[in-house]
Amino acid sequence: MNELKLTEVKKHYGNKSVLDGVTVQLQPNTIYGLLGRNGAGKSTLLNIVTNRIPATAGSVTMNDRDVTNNDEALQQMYLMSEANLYNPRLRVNEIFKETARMYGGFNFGLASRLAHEFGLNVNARNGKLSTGYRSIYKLIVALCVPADYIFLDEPTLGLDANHRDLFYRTLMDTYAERPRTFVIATHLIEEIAHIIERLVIIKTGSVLVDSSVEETLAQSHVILGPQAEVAAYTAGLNVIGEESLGQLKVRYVYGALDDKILPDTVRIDGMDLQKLFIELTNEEGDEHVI
Ligand SMILES: Nc1ncnc2c1ncn2[C@@H]1O[C@H](COP(=O)(O)OP(=O)(O)OP(=O)(O)O)[C@@H](O)[C@H]1O
Repeated sequence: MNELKLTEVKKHYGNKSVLDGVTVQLQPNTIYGLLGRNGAGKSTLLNIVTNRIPATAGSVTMNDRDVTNNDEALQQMYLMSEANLYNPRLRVNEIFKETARMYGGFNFGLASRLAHEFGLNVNARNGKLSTGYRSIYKLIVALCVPADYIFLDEPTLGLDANHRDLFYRTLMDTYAERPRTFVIATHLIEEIAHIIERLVIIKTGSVLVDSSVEETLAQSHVILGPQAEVAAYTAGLNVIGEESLGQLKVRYVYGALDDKILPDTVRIDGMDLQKLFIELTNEEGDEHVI
């Protein structure tokens, strides 16, 4: 399996730094969630990895070879994004054939089944499709293309709840049949929480978290109890946010808890990914150690 590595990737637009040294090794056959607030640099990163835009510095390598203008490596990657790369006059079935030609293969049987399930007319012209159906044909391409790395930038844009559900189920089915790496950039954290295995969170152009979902959740705690006890218990821990509920205090902790004895009045719960993401990327509640 091909190894894809990003090393110290930077991107500047004029004086503005969008990516500030991103180093990530994407593991084979793994479903990633790529999370970040608006403008964090997710799309920029995916466009650099797939050679659509150049990095200002750093490298992206597949099997230790730079991917820039490396057709062999680029054939192993497919980026589905809002950008409309195909001629608006092309019909959907022509796009499937064009993709097969570019990638040296395509699962036409699956594409035809999915088009039927999603209610997509494969004879319709690209330029005449609604936003939702444009996302749908691109998703079908992403699921049927024989590449090892599939990048999905806001894949469910414009899809109704039924179609989003169908997409996630189909993704899991095709992943079970033919494992490969998916990197899903999205703001719909709750929807992908149950399918992703690893998590990359970007904040202002840098990687804040690169870990398995399991490890990340094991490090994410909600500490709840009376103000003074919670403050004493969390002193020295990595508190990433807090809230007060009358006499009660909630502190969100990301990282190891120490060996202090937990008072009877204080409770520790787990935190879900969405809450963790909000607290980690909140501007006011930035990471701080008390
Ligand atoms: N061509 C460009 N010229 C100048 N600035 C750009 C260009 N493309 C992106 N940017 C800026 O780079 C930053 C990161 O944008 P990017 O689209 O990568 O973020 P994102 O994390 O995908 O955001 P969102 O979740 O809102 O889609 C933004 O501030 C954006 O305005």
